[in-house]
Amino acid sequence: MDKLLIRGGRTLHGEVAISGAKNAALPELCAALLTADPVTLANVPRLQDVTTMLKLIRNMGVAAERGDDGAVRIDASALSSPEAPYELVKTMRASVLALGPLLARFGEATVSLPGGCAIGSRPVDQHIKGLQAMGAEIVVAHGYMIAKLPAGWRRLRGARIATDMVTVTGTENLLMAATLAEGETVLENAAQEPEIPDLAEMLIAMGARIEGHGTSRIRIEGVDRLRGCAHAVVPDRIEAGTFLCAVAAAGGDVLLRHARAEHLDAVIDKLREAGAVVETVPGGVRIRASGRLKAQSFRTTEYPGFPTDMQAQFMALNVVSEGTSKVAETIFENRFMHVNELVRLGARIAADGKVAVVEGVERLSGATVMATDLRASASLVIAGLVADGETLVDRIYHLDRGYDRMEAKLRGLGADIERI
Ligand SMILES: CC(=O)N[C@H]1[C@@H](OP(=O)(O)OP(=O)(O)OC[C@H]2O[C@@H](n3ccc(=O)[nH]c3=O)[C@H](O)[C@@H]2O)O[C@H](CO)[C@@H](O)[C@@H]1O
Ligand SMILES: C=C(OP(=O)(O)O)C(=O)O
Repeated sequence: MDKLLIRGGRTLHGEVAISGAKNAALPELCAALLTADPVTLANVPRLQDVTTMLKLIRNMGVAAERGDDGAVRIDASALSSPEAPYELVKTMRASVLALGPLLARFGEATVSLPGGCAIGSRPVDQHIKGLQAMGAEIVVAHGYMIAKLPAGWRRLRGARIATDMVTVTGTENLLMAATLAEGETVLENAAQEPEIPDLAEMLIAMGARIEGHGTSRIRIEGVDRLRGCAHAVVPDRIEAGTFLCAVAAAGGDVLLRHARAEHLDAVIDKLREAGAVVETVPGGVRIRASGRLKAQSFRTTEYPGFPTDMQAQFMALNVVSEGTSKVAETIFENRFMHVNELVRLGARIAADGKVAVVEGVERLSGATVMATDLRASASLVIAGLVADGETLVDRIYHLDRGYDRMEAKLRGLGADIERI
């Protein structure tokens, strides 16, 4: 099993190219199932979840290849089996994003329930509730959601759907399903994360009629069929935020090419308050930092608030900053798995329920630590970059699920990091 060996203490300098967003590429690969025409997706990141999603759609009979130019071409004209089996879903919850498109185009779908994961129980009841409001008949049996249209129906029917909470993949599933439904769908309490307007723009390029994406109320007027399109995946705000925190913690001067500052307001505000210099420059975002920064308290909330997917990485920065900070996680019930591993590196953190209190320390000391989930892994890498001596991060398959060659990118900035 691969591990990362980091020798801490180097500052970071130079330029790094931010890849396409995992959380946009995954729904967009599923959106390609809505049409029998070819779809070309550019800027698809090279990471394990994308590999799993390609496997999942190929398993349905879809042709999906990455060309020499890096773009992924998908042809779902011969899709023969609208199913997502447990073996693939269990390694990647985002597989549930196949449910809406399959049901909308084929009138049937069988998708494994994803179950919980390291960060929380993560039910999909709102996806089911929304599709049922559009007329789908869904039974849960043997661990699968088995969905079909009522007898005699050709298409889902538009509905007004208010989800009980803001859900990102729930909004995406219902948005995709609604594009081919009969009549109008209104999604109230919709998620506003930048990956949603990016998906909506792709669907519009396919001929969908959508308004209000990027707000909490999305209106979709269903159409008979969608056509193929070419779309470029939006740059990954979480990868960019992770590199910003790495430079803020380790010190240095780095240009993040393709990073979109407007998608990272909450994180950048906190970095500036901490004492880093963060500027929007042509083609990206530049960060400069030196010495110990000032610790910052924050609470995670839905976009445009502070993203839960940045909580662990910013906590790693707080661990070595001056002062005491309070970090509240409000989205997932169990997203402090990195705390005990950071403590093994010398961090002072007391976590109780949804709140962790971090008392900044001057130094961390390298040790062997274990990655427990995707962003927890990234926080351990950041801590390793500043710790004295060697840090060995074990179980980095979690990191590989969502980062495109992270250690190579860090090495390019001067970090002493290798995969062993
Ligand atoms: C592939 C992808 O885009 N993943 C992101 C997506 O996950 P995901 O879409 O799974 O997260 P949600 O936005 O759905 O979850 C928000 C909250 O709602 C709850 N909930 C959600 C749906 C549902 O049917 N019932 C329910 O109770 C969840 O358990 C959680 O407490 O948004 C999260 C929140 O920004 C991010 O951390 C993930 O990186
Ligand atoms: C939690 C995440 O991903 P997923 O929803 O795919 O588990 C993440 O990207 O941080």
